[in-house]
Amino acid sequence: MKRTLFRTRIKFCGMTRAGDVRLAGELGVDAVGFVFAAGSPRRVEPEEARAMRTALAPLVNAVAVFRDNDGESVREVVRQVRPSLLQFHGDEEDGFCRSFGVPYIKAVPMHDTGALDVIGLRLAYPAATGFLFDSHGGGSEPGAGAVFDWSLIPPGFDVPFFVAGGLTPDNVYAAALATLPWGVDASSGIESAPGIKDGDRMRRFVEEVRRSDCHELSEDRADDQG
Ligand SMILES: O=C(O)c1ccccc1N[C@@H]1O[C@H](COP(=O)(O)O)[C@@H](O)[C@H]1O
Repeated sequence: MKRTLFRTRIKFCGMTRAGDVRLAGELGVDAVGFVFAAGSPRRVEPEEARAMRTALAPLVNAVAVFRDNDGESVREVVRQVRPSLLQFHGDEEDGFCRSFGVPYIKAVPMHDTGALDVIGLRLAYPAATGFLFDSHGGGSEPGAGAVFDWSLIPPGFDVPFFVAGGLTPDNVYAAALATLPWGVDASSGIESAPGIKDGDRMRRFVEEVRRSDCHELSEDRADDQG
């Protein structure tokens, strides 16, 4: 993809406070995530997410994040929170992910994986609207702030994908230029404590993504992207 007029989407995940949701919208973020995964320090109840949803600015998406939740708990979130996108972070299969009638993205563990099996991934998740490459796996928890080797993402991957895992205001510029993703996703890197977002880090993160969008790639790099 040519870099001309490129706009990297931004998702801020693990919201637990309405004020953080409001600020994300004011900063021009595309989506906020609510985590319903057991064991996460950012986990919220469907009722809490529904209340925070009222702080969402127009055209900002609500994403519901799961990790091996049972079908009934996903349905309850869909009913109460009305997310526009589901994010599955566990061992869920395509049939399960697509069964809720809401578009979904599948998180792909990039910890110690070696080269990515792009064809296998697309065959395994034909209904996914995109993928999210994160540093979890091999005992590493999602949302723990670890970074993976961005060069494992093959250039020219032609399905929308997000890069996640340990992104901060200090490394997101490099991550965006190294991978040219559809979007970037951050949780711990914009926090002062788990679930507590830091306004200054949120603002700096957005500024750095926009700075990368304005960066002109060399002709060679742009051609690599198809
Ligand atoms: O944030 C969590 O606690 C979490 C728990 C279970 C599944 C996903 C979770 N968050 C996702 O983890 C990645 C990376 O987070 P970080 O920036 O490294 O802290 C991100 O996609 C969140 O959506």
